Amino acid sequence: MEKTIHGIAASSGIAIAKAYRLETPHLAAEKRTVADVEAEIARLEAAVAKAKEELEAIKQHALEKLGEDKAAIFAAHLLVLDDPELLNPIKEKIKTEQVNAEYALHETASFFISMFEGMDNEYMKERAADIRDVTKRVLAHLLGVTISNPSLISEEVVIIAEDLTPSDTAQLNRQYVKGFATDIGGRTSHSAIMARSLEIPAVVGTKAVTAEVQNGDIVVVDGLDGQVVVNPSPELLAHYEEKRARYEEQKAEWAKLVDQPTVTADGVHVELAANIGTPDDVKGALANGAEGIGLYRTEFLYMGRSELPTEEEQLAAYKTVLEKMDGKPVVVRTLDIGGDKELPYLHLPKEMNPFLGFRAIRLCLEMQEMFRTQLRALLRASVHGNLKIMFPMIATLDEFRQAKAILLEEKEALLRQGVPVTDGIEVGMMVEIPAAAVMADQFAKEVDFFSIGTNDLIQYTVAADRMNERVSYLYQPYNPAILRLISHVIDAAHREGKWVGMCGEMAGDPIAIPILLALGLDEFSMSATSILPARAQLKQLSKEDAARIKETVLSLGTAEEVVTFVKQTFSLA
Ligand SMILES: C=C(OP(=O)(O)O)C(=O)O
Ligand SMILES: [Mg+2]
Repeated sequence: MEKTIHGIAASSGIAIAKAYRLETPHLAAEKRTVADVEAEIARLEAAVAKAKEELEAIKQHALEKLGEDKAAIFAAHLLVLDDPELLNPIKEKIKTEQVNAEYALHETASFFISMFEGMDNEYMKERAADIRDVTKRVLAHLLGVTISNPSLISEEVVIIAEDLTPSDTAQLNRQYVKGFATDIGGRTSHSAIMARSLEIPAVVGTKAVTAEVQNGDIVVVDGLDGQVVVNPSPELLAHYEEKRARYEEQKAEWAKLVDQPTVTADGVHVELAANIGTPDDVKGALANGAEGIGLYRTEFLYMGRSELPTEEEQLAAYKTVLEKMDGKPVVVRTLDIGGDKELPYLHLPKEMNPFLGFRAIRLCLEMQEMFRTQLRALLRASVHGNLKIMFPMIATLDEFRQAKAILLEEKEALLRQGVPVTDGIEVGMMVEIPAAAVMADQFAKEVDFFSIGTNDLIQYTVAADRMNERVSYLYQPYNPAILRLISHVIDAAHREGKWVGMCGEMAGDPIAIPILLALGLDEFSMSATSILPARAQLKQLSKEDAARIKETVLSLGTAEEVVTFVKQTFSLA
């Protein structure tokens, strides 16, 4: 019978195929008393060793098929299996309670999983998912059960699962797997991110898809509107086939814009750049027509490992990005760790308010050796392309001056040693703290450019944690307070002849784009897959027409009024 299930649109597109249920075998971890605890510990160690072997193989597969950043997930899993803080308590439990390895593993892992999941922190929630994934693998080896292996699928299917673990997703073959739908997960869960980078339509967080779908059912995954339709009637199937065709047509239209500059209907050029996290992301950025990299989040170089990356390792990464971008601008942001982005090996004390705490430039100005290493790697990489450097989370002029002075010191030192460094590298800052936005006129005299980080600027302006669902109603990009700050920053920069970009999520939002054009934004930096739709939209807009709405938009009272006004003025759905 036809049924529609609602979920979260995690990756665009429409998939129609037979359902393939990815079964999670029941891995019972019943408690047993054991006489020989040493033999039990040996069983645990053997199972861990087998799991490691398997993970090495999956990591290699991911490296070849999906790239380094996806393989890093399995490197993180391997780290979990090497972590004495997880393994020792399991062994202790076996010894002191004389229990079987399965039970000790399950109990200990559950403790850590619920602890990490209970934290209001996306990074720690992901660590919980890692531990769950790894535990399942070890448990299967202890029980002699084979866990599913989606890489064996050999016909076109839509995968239906409670959740897709990172190891499941990394094994998906795009040729056969047309889409997937899961019971749990959100837009920023690993599986959703993987689906977007594989460009497989996906709907997550449906709560009910495994209960409602049987193997062989015909399933539509509508990754545009976040819906899953099971056994559609012929009429509904025809509707979705048409919707899929329209979307494919639209994609083909967008694809034509890949090598074109971004020019508005009245001939004004704005720059559309991509946000990237790793050198592997450059491929997707270029394939989607990025005119530059507007934000390279260097934190990922520091994550999923147990110590700081060396200067040489960093140099290699920065050089790769600059070379691949072949002279196009690349804005590299210096380390922005802290807040939601943790580095366990720095052993920083827990904070009451991590988003208001010791993070980003604050941490770099204090941990100067780490900061200087990154700056040297960047300066040395500068000769390989068009590098621009920006500092995150600048609150005061003094911080910007200090960071820039350290950069210049390192530059002078390198030049004295005869190491070539490009002259006149642009040095800018993120505007993501309201104090910096308000003082933009002062900053504009000293920076080469601004990049507005709305993800943080919004949360700090309305005082609503960007990760907290209970206050998410306050997280309003179109709140006139935010628009006035953005407008003030752009005007202040332009008065000093400086350019302004935006690298927060807002830059790729179809409702925000006409407003940002009206306010005079010069560069829009977004996730790669948003670039072509944004270019298509900007080609239809006239900057002169848009500029006429500036005053009206800034005089409105609420976010709702702004949205209604912009939708009406620009005929947006
Ligand atoms: C781009 C931003 O930085 P991040 O999302 O990495 O904090 C921002 O705050 O808008
Ligand atoms: Mg930020």
